[in-house]
Amino acid sequence: NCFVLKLDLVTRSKDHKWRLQTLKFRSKSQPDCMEWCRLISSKLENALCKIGCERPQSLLVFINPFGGRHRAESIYTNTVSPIFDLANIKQTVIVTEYRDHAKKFVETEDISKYDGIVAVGGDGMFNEIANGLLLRTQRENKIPVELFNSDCPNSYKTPKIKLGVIPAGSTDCMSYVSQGINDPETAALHIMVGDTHPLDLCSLYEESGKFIRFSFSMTSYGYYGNVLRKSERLRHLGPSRYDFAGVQTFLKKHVSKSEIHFLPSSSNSHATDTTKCRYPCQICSENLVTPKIEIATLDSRPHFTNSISGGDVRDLKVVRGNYIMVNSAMMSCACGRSPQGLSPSAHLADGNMDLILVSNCSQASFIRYMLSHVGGGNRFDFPFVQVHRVKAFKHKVLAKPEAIAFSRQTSVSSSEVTGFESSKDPESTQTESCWNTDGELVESPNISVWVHRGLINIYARGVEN
Ligand SMILES: Nc1ncnc2c1ncn2[C@@H]1O[C@H](COP(=O)(O)OP(=O)(O)OP(=O)(O)O)[C@@H](O)[C@H]1O
Repeated sequence: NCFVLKLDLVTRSKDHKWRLQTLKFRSKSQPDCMEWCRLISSKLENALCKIGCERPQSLLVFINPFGGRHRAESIYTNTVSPIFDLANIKQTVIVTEYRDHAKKFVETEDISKYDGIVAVGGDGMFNEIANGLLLRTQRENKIPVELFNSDCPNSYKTPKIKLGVIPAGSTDCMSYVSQGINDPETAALHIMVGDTHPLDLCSLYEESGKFIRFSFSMTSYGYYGNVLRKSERLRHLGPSRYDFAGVQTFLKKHVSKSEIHFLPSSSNSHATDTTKCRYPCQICSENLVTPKIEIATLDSRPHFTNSISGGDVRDLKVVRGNYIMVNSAMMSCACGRSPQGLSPSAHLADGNMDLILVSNCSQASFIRYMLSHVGGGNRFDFPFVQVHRVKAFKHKVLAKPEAIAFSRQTSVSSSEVTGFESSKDPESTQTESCWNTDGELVESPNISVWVHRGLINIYARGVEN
């Protein structure tokens, strides 16, 4: 008679992939096998505890059957569920039947028995679940969210439940940025070992102060907004819809005359830094406790009057210009199409976002700028691109653009109007664009955006070197 002790290990493979490996030990004694099993299990739990990992015991899983290449269900059944079963993780699985199904469920049903919620889909699914969970948490803690609250613009409550994503979407930015790859097995293993990392989110408000949604990656007006609008009509093409919509949008250039108010970050880091957010990231773990918010009522501009952690209304900057894109990146926004992302040195949890203003330029220059995202070039080294690391910003489309005298000055100082020369480009159109926030459309052009540091916790550790 021979008894076998089976040990399943997580090993690192190349390109940030994690793989499961099985070792088998044979013994003639069953009690020996049992004792080894007990010892290894308890050592393992202690080791995981020490590095801040807590294995989930019960997960709520939402599968979007229509995300990406429509393979979410098979990915879950063939790759993910067997890994969770190995770790004795109980799974409640819901295949979504309509847009916002997961959000509604998370907002209204009893989810207290779950340690984590997992989206099997793309960034849109993750955003939906994060929004549902955050709205529920604020409601349970009596924190107003529906209208911008000038008394606590930055004090939303962090949910106890962690969120994970199994990449099965078109872009899968969340997986790329938090794990370095969009690989379902790797993502399942990060969840299984109970990895954890805080994640900054931002909240978006209409001009009236009405809450729109929370967002975790990119919020972009102009080019990317128009690409999303077009791509939604081409969903039947799968992930390649973004390429078609991208070319169509490029051919019909949109330039908006906008005014942007922003509160610069007080951190020493900058969007042009060469250091990146890598595990273990010191910048993300520095002073993670949310600093106290001070209220200043120096200014009467609606819902942009408050000083926020480390910033003050006196630091408020104002820029005006003709922009092809106004982008804000909460994270690098790396993905398969852009391995370094929109802002390569942005962090997962430093309490800042990078505001990238792409002024009107020739189409050849715009192509060069876009191509810099595909390769490793410096995407901020263009005279028509400005980047600021900020805590909040407000965007307003100017009603009478011709009334503004634009200068060529590019530096900004408090309440100073600067920008690029007014465009006389006949190709540019002045119809209103829209926002693309985590792949979701927001039609109101005039919005304000605030960062909330480490507002949720995710099953990830950041990209390993
Ligand atoms: N059953 C469903 N029918 C229609 N839409 C759905 C359904 N389930 C979820 N959705 C919506 O589909 C949208 C897109 O889903 P998802 O993010 O999973 O895929 P994707 O857009 O292909 O990928 P990515 O967001 O990474 O580009 C989400 O906003 C989600 O709200």
